[in-house]
Amino acid sequence: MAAVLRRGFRLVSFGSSQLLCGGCKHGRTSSLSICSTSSRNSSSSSSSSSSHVKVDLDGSTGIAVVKFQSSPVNSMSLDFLTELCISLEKLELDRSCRGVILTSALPKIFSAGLDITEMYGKNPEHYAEFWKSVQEIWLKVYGYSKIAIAAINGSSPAGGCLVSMACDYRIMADDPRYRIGLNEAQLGIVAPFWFKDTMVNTVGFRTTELSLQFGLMYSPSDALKIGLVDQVVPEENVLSTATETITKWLAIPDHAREISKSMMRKPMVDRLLASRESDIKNFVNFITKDSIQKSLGFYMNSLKQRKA
Ligand SMILES: CCCCC/C=C\C/C=C\CCC/C=C/C(=O)SCCNC(=O)CCNC(=O)[C@H](O)C(C)(C)COP(=O)(O)OP(=O)(O)OC[C@H]1O[C@@H](n2cnc3c(N)ncnc32)[C@H](O)[C@@H]1OP(=O)(O)O
Repeated sequence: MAAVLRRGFRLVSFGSSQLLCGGCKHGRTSSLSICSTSSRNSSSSSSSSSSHVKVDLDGSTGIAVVKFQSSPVNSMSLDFLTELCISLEKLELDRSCRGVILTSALPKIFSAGLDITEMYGKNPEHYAEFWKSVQEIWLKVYGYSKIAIAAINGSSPAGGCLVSMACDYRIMADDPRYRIGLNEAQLGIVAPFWFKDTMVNTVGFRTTELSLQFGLMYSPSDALKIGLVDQVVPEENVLSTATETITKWLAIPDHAREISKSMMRKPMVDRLLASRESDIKNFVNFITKDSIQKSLGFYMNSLKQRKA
């Protein structure tokens, strides 16, 4: 697993502009199974599935639905992040795909965020590899050249919120039991600068300041009020609304949309690219502290006890 994700962003010429284009390099055989079908207008559609991610690409519309299917709560383990990154990379390289919808195949949960067990009781090398894969997924989604819409059909704490915020647009299910936000402080951990900056760019400085310090989690209606999500719709309409929405985005010429997106996001992507190694070091130093390990252990126990 050591060399699973070894890639940097590369710049691709597009007319006179340069666009961000990710490239997940993965040194293992993917367990993805793929089947293709021909649609009416002879564009091919395909489905692929791995243990954590299922992808359905409709070749006639150019829309791919990427479903998280990592039971029980879509927590983002190293394997989950790797598979998601590979799937998104493949779609980015596939000319028949113009946009992706990220959603969950599981009930009530979009994603429980980073898999806490990857950050607890392991060795520094493991933490470094895990953190690199977290950076990787953010770089991939935030710098994605195609349209990315989050169809948030369940709770989405911390890393789940980060991935949603990295998309171009967020639609959340209108269920008052669901929550979304960067709750790291509640776990006794700290969101790194690129989590923070992603939130600042989504909801503004003051709201982020309060959200991060309290580790606030928002109901769908509150998330809509602060702009953390763009639309709240009945749960059964989340995917159809995402499809309608992406269709509107598809009406914009790809090159103009891509260059505009790159213009907005490239500075942040570049900032992380320039400091990846120090960011990994910071994470490893932080997460290996006894006090932090203790907080995480305590939090995991509290999750289990809540159930009992
Ligand atoms: C200057 C200094 C700067 C330093 C900064 C440097 C570096 C940065 C350092 C650290 C940054 C880390 C960033 C972390 C980001 C994260 O994403 S942390 C994860 C946050 N996630 C959560 O808090 C969610 C916790 N889970 C829940 O709230 C609930 O589980 C739920 C998602 C709402 C689902 O509820 P429910 O359906 O009731 O399911 P259960 O609670 O029963 O859970 C089922 C089992 O799943 C386990 N689980 C839940 N979440 C996680 C998770 N995130 N990771 C691993 N496992 C999880 C849960 O324990 C249950 O397990 P068992 O069945 O009991 O075995």
